[in-house]
Amino acid sequence: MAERPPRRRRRGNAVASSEPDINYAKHLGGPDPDGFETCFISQEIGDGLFSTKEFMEGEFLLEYKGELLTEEEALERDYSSWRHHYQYFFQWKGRTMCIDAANYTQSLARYANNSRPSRRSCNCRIRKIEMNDSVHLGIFALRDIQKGEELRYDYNAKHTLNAGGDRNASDTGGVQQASEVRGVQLAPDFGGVQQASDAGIVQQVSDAGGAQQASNAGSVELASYATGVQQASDAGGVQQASDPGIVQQAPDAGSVQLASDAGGVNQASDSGDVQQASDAGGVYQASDVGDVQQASDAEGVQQVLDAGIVQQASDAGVVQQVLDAGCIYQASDAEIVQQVSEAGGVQQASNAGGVELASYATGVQQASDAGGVQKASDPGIVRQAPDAGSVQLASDAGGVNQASDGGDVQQAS
Ligand SMILES: C[S@@+](CC[C@H](N)C(=O)[O-])C[C@H]1O[C@@H](n2cnc3c(N)ncnc32)[C@H](O)[C@@H]1O
Repeated sequence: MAERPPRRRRRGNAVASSEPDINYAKHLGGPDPDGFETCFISQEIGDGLFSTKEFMEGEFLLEYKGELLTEEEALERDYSSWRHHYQYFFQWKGRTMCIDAANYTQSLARYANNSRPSRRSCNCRIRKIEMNDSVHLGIFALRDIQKGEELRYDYNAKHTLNAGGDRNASDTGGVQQASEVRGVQLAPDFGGVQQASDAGIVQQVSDAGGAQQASNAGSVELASYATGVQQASDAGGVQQASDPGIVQQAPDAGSVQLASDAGGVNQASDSGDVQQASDAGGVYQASDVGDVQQASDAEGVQQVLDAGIVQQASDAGVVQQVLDAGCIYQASDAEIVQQVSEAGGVQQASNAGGVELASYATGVQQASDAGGVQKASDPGIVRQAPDAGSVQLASDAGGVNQASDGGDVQQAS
């Protein structure tokens, strides 16, 4: 773990809004420092910014370079809608100002994506740096950052949203009690709603953030804080959804009921019946999810395919590339699970720690506090294994019953 940086005395007159004793002048205006690279993530998100070395909590990372504009100047710009994606709005000296990075294609900071709604993906923050009666924006590490992490900060939708671009809302059906849409109109803090057509009956939608190309949304009732909804079509009957975060390309989502804080759901298709999902974090590329019931705080779930029946999953941490998971029941606090494939029937797994590259884990029951399990394949039927310590390179483990406090098991085959 990297050490915290020593606090330094202020040498210049550049100050960040809440840490006035650090000199930032040397960071501003010059070329970007080493330690970062951009990488394509997906068609929907586009590129992202990644670290190529470790950074310490509080460390200055990059300047968000661009043109400093007033709010009026920024909104006047006749960009196609995507170019507004690089405008960051903030308050300065009692006015709304904007740093517009649209023309700064070589500046790395503009490739940092939004952490919202997943709280766990947020590892940076953006802050004002005042210098020589002007203002800059800097991206700072919110915690220690490891090499290879994607860098994300909370865009703070109310500042970054803008009304520009298209304002062609037509056939919105019955929109009731929506006001102040900034750009599109009559929705409270609706952000940038663009090209919404045939939205059916939308009632009491508030703080919808940037909804783009929503068509045939069916009956949406009581949706609030729906930031960043893009290309949602044929969403069926969505009722009482609050804070669904960023939903992209969700066609045929079936019946979603009582979903709250669903985080960033990207490319969800045919998700069947989702009931009572709350705080699901960032779910990416979930397809054919079957029946998801009572999932809460699932945070960063990526590339979940054919998950079968998931019931009562809570605090699943960061789950990546789960394939053919079969039936997962009552999984809680699973932390970091990567590349789990064909997991069969996983029941009552809790506090699984860092599980990486586990495949064919059929029939895992009542595993708790499994510690760091890496590269386990074909472990057969594992029952009631609490506190299994660090298991590495275990393959074809057969039937393990009632193993407790297993310490360090390495290369068991
Ligand atoms: C400042 S740019 C970030 C870099 C961008 N991904 C790119 O390829 O240039 C902001 C835009 O990236 C996309 N974006 C950022 N955060 C996202 C997220 N959490 N989920 C999906 N798209 C996101 C949105 O299109 C947003 O308007």
